[in-house]
Amino acid sequence: MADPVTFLPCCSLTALFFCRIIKTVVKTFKYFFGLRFEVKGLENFKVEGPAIIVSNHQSILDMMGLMEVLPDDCVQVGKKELMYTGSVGLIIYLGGVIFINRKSTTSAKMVMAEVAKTMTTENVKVWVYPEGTRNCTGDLLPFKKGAFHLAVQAQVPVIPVVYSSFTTFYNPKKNLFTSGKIKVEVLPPIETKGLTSDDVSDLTDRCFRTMRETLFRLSGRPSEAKDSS
Ligand SMILES: CCCCCCCCCCCCCCC(=O)SCCNC(=O)CCNC(=O)[C@H](O)C(C)(C)COP(=O)(O)OP(=O)(O)OC[C@H]1O[C@@H](n2cnc3c(N)ncnc32)[C@H](O)[C@@H]1OP(=O)(O)O
Ligand SMILES: CCCCCCCC/C=C\CCCCCCCC(=O)OC[C@@H](O)COP(=O)(O)O
Repeated sequence: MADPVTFLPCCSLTALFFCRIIKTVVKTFKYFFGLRFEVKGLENFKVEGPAIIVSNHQSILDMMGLMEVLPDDCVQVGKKELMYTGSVGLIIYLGGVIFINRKSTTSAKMVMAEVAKTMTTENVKVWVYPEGTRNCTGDLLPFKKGAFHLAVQAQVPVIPVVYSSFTTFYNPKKNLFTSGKIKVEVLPPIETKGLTSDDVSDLTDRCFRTMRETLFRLSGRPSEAKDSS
């Protein structure tokens, strides 16, 4: 049986309130961890109406990077297991996170279809990690298609956001965690008006290529992006 839809609209006062608190608190963490963020392209978030924001996902440190740029009217898609992490789960639930069951494509698709309807009526942006899991290899995993189906169903633009690789200062396997700089680039929106489900694969590939190229450039590996495109 499909999971119940667990979507708390961000426009609710509770979600807005919790989003603000979470953002303010998490934005202070960078000082304790010795991390600096260099952000470019924030103006690309200023699209009229809703949008799907897609970004690379390297580690839990991304939560700090998320809060550096997160627009006020934006909710995130997360795996449903996060809901059962005690007080953190409760806080992010109240913050408006949309929980999906990654193990059931049918259930995840149902939630996404509901979100496609709600995001336009509520005028919110939705942040998705299209790799679908954490990946700290310095490259991107192949993208899942959910975010792009969502964008096409709602006929809203996709805004890619890329964080430079953490590999030079963060590697849990080697117990490496030093101070470092994270470059963040918000890329220009990619329009989806007039696209249909037949165009989702091309849209996914286009975003993947653009984000991979940007990831390598921001991380100082420009030639590899050209080699493997
Ligand atoms: C002190 C407290 C401080 C708190 C601070 C923090 C607050 C913020 C919290 C932020 C939370 C962040 C959490 C991050 C995560 O949890 S990342 C992990 C979860 N997220 C995702 O998985 C999103 C990306 N995944 C997807 O979009 C997937 O596509 C998914 C919908 C889950 C389906 O998975 P899967 O089956 O593995 O993927 P495929 O892409 O291969 O799809 C299979 C076929 O189905 C088609 N498809 C997919 N989606 C749809 C759709 N919506 N509608 C129609 N069809 C769909 C897809 O095209 C594939 O078919 P074809 O191969 O194309 O035929
Ligand atoms: C050692 C570094 C510690 C740094 C702490 C940074 C600040 C973190 C801020 C708040 C903590 C609670 C955040 C809960 C959200 C967790 C998001 C996350 O990264 O989930 C993992 C999920 O996407 C994919 O899971 P898998 O990779 O498939 O399993």
